[in-house]
Amino acid sequence: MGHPDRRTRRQPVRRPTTATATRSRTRGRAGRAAGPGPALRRRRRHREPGRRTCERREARADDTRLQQLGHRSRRGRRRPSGRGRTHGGIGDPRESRRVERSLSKAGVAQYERRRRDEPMSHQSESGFPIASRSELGRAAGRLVRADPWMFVFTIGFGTVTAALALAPPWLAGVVIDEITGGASLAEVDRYGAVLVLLAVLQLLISRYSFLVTARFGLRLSQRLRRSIVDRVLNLPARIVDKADTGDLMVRTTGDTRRVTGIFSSAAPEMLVSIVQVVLTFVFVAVLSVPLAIVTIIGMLGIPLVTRWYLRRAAAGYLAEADGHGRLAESLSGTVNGARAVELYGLQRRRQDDIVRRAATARAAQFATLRLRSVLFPAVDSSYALALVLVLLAGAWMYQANAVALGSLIAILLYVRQMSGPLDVVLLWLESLQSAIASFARVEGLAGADVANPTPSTATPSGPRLAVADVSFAYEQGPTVLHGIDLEIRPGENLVIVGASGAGKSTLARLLVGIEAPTSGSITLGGVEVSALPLEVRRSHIALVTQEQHLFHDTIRTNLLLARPDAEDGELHAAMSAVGAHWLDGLPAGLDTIVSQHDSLSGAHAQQIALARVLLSDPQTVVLDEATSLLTPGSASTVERSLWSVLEDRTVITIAHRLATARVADRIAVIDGGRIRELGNHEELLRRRGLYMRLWNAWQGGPH
Ligand SMILES: Nc1ncnc2c1ncn2[C@@H]1O[C@H](COP(=O)(O)OP(=O)(O)OP(=O)(O)O)[C@@H](O)[C@H]1O
Repeated sequence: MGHPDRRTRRQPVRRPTTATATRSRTRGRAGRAAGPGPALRRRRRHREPGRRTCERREARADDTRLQQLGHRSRRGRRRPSGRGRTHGGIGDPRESRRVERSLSKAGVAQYERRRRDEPMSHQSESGFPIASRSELGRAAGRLVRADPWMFVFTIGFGTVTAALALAPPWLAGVVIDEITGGASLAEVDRYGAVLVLLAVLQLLISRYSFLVTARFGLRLSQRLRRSIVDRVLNLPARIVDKADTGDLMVRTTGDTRRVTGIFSSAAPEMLVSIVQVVLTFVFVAVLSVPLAIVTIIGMLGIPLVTRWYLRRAAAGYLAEADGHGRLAESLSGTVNGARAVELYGLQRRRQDDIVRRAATARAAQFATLRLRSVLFPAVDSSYALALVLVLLAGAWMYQANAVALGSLIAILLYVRQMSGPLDVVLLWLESLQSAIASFARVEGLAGADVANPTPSTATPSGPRLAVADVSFAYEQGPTVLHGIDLEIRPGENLVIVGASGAGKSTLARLLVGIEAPTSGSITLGGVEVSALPLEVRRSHIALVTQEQHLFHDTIRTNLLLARPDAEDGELHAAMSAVGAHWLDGLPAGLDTIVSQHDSLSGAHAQQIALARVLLSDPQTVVLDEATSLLTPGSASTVERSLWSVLEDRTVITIAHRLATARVADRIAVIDGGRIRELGNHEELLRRRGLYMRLWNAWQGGPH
């Protein structure tokens, strides 16, 4: 029988790529009407306890899960991690149960809030929003409306296939009535021939139905994937910087895979199965209304237990996805920071953190497994109860001549057959719950940029950058910039200096519009920089920081990102302007393949990034420690050479090395989030203030 295993129900969404899974799914659709066989059901039950014991053993974790999944502060009651503590938590089954109960309560409360349709303000712990129920409904509606005919065909073919699957029990009943009524063998043979014909017809139509359904699902998931990629690429830098990269990765990989899996298989299959269930009830009611009512009474347990399950499952799957996101974040942080971990001896601390997060993820997974362990036995009992009740009531009605024997047998076959599509609906419901949680997280990315919902349509009238009475505080943090006033003249070389934490980088982020001022304004040619659409902003102002990304491709391709039509000569000129003379020594020259991890150093990557700026040639360039990885001598040379190449451009440099400041048009000295001094090198030295102290300290230090 082709029904996916209930326990591993969520895997089939990912499995159809394998030949076996495809075969199994095909068989599942073709033979769905008969429902899972008793042998398979028995096998499932036998497998469950062993796995459950294993899951239970794995799932025991310390009580920090409550803080993490119960939406309390992460910095709250964190206990010291350590071998004894962690093992103590894992080894205590009562503790594990308590955590799961609390998780369920917190989760159900959260799900109820979502059901009441809170606005998009809800956020996961990572900082990205989670879409509300009505937003999900609208998103799904948009996807279906984009392909209305495929939707109609899917439903149409599904209905015809379902109707054909209901014909054999009907005919079986008719044959029995005919035989008991004394029909001849030739008449019975005619019914047999009709049955064979119908079976062939069903085979052909169900094949087309399968193709149409699969095509509809694949088109839905393809459309969704495209919109997710667009959404991620358009996320503003301030959102990405603030958010947890692990969570973003899980949303764009695991969550997306789950949602597209559901769209490409479960959603269309469920639609067809729901049509089958409804039609089966109609057929039963046509044969005998009282027995249709008895069937409904026998199956009443199914909606009740399903409702109980669904109310808890949505929250459970949200917690599960959140737990995996946080685990991925810790793992990627540890791998990316492997050198720092080794240098500062952080191995034990990182291990403890990963173990704790893994335990949290397992506990969330286990909580959903426990829900399934209630749902499926209850549903099985309801099928059995419905069958027994129909048999008893049917026998009584038969004796009272209220129903024909053939009709009774047909109804019994229908009740038995109904478990097939119902099982499909119920089994997919579980995946659907997890997919809805994933869909909410994926759709939540659409609401990530709530700070700039209506970009300005005005065009900057010129390159003058004006900062007027700007103050700024990071979300829920203290004010880090206070009343900054600064007029930056077009073509000026301005250097910003100050102690660590003074607010230099924050000012740089404001100047390029990544952050918007809390009060005051920063305008470029009269237009608020942060309100400019991303593309317009990029064409006017470029920010180069110390972190640079090179794509795994040739140096040429990496450079051409800035100006696709640049000639090789221009690429070489840009590279030599930033002191990247090493390019001439490479055997493959511009065709050398680079990546983040190969032989090119961080300094080389910074030079490629600076060369890109020269090629893109924006009116204003902000360099925030863009030469930090170069040797002090070459950094000053590169910065000065950049200034001469970008002669008529505005260059704002955040500098730690004051050699750069010396030759700048003006220097702004920042201290405690305020501009304390402004002037050129000689003027500031004559003032004998903060700049002079910084200059003397720098001259005395190694540089
Ligand atoms: N993303 C952030 N969220 C909250 N506070 C931040 C964030 N980034 C910086 N800060 C705080 O803002 C203040 C100014 O930081 P900023 O990075 O702008 O200083 P800086 O002068 O560039 O320092 P450095 O030279 O060390 O980079 C500091 O107190 C810092 O802790």
